[in-house]
Amino acid sequence: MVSLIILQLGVGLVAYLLVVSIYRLFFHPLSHIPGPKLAALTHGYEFYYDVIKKGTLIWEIQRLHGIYGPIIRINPREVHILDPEYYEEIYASSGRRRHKDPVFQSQFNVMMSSISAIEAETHRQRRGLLEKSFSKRAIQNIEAFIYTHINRLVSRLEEAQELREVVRLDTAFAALASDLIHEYLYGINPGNLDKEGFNGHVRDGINGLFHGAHVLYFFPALHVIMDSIPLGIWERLSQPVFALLSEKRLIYQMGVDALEAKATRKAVDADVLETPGGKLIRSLTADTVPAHLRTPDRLMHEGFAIIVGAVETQTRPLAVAAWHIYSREDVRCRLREELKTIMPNPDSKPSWNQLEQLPYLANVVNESLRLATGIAGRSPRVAPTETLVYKGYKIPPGTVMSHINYFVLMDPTIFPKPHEFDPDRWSRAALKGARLDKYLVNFGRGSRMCVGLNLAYAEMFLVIATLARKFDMELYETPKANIEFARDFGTPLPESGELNVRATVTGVVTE
Ligand code: HEM
Repeated sequence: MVSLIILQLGVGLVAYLLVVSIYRLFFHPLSHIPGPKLAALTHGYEFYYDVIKKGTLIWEIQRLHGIYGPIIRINPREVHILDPEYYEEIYASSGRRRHKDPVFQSQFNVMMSSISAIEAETHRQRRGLLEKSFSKRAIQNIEAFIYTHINRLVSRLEEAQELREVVRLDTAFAALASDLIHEYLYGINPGNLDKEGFNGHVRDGINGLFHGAHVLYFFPALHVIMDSIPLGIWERLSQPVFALLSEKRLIYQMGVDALEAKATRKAVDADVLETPGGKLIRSLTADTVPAHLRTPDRLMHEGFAIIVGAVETQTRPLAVAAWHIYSREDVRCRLREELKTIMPNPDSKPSWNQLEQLPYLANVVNESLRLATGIAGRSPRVAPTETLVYKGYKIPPGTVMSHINYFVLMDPTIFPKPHEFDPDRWSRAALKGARLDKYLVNFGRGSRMCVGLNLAYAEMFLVIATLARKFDMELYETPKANIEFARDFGTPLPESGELNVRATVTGVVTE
């Protein structure tokens, strides 16, 4: 009897798989899109490259484009297009609605944040609460605040020179970005820059999420399991999960504290309201914000998304810039000479606006961003009502579509010898009337492009100018492989280990 039931179940399963397979291959709305049959049949294709072969689907997608052309079906429900000129069709601006894919978003477990909002309308409402705090004017107004954090970094580098210590620059940049965004968001500076080793494990929680991102994409229910197991047990079982959950609980608590403080506060002085510390949480909890967006869970989701969005993304281009500046004397000398024109002494504090006018510095910033990539993998969009057409292929409404940023940033027809750090390529192109910045897609494009872009640029300009003007450094046991993109774990990772740039401070410039 039991064996008969098993047999019937087995036959049922085989029949089901057969029907699904026939549908996906011959009747699915994407059945006309080129690509390997196996990828059209099953998500197992993706699983193999991203989970088993650890973040390498990106290279498989590149290989498949070489065989099948610029439009391919990379899984049963998603189309990937490799064409920089089509990028802004996928990542369109607000005139054309772009949803996100719930399956893709669930891996991050911050569904109440702006970045994870599925419908375009929900997104617009949540993003609207962030935009004012990240406008160009708002960031220009907090330059002195940004410099107070950079000053801590400068002091630590001066100490390192006196003690002849080796410094982990990437960790130092992560500490800077983390202190800054925590204080801007919650008014609390965790002081990572002052701690030993720049409190290197500040990134463990976020990196834990990145390392688990592919597995969580396939098994989002793991978040529920993770959340239901007490923290003390995780401390013994897995340090990355422990760090991730601890960070989230801390952020939750800071949201709760902000709501309580607001409820008990009678009146707040206007100058307190103007201080950068806690500016974001004040706007996220203001009376004008609809009540359903002021709950502790929602604040935790937004806060965590902002912190994840602001730390590793910022660390990598700074580390890439430092690696090139301190391994290329020609770059360092030109940069310093140019900086001297507006920084008469090494401690001058030029504004972001002044720094932006320096052409070579601007080229170094662009080239560092380009080679750093930003978000490593795909960030799909869905056009809910529009039928898109690419080279005669119809992409029906509701289709999940993506274009990986790295492929635009490294396109040899736009950026010849794309792996080379060549700041002058930006001015050479400008002289010919070409606009390379159109292809600098690190921050995405359209209605959902990075809301923290101005903060990111201000940090890039201010930090690079400060370091290049004031410090001489020598890289310490840091081959180029340490900054290269070999695996996609949400953030680009090298072939083995993490991003890792170490240096010794060999001199502090005094004039
Ligand atoms: C160089 C540094 C950075 C890079 C390369 C970068 C890249 C990106 C990209 C590609 C997106 C779009 C994601 C998507 O398509 O789903 C994004 C969104 C976002 N980024 Fe950044 N980012 C950087 C720095 C920052 C900083 C400093 C913040 C600080 C708050 C930030 C906060 C956000 C947020 C909140 C979103 C979601 C925007 C929305 O919901 O519309 N990012 N970022």
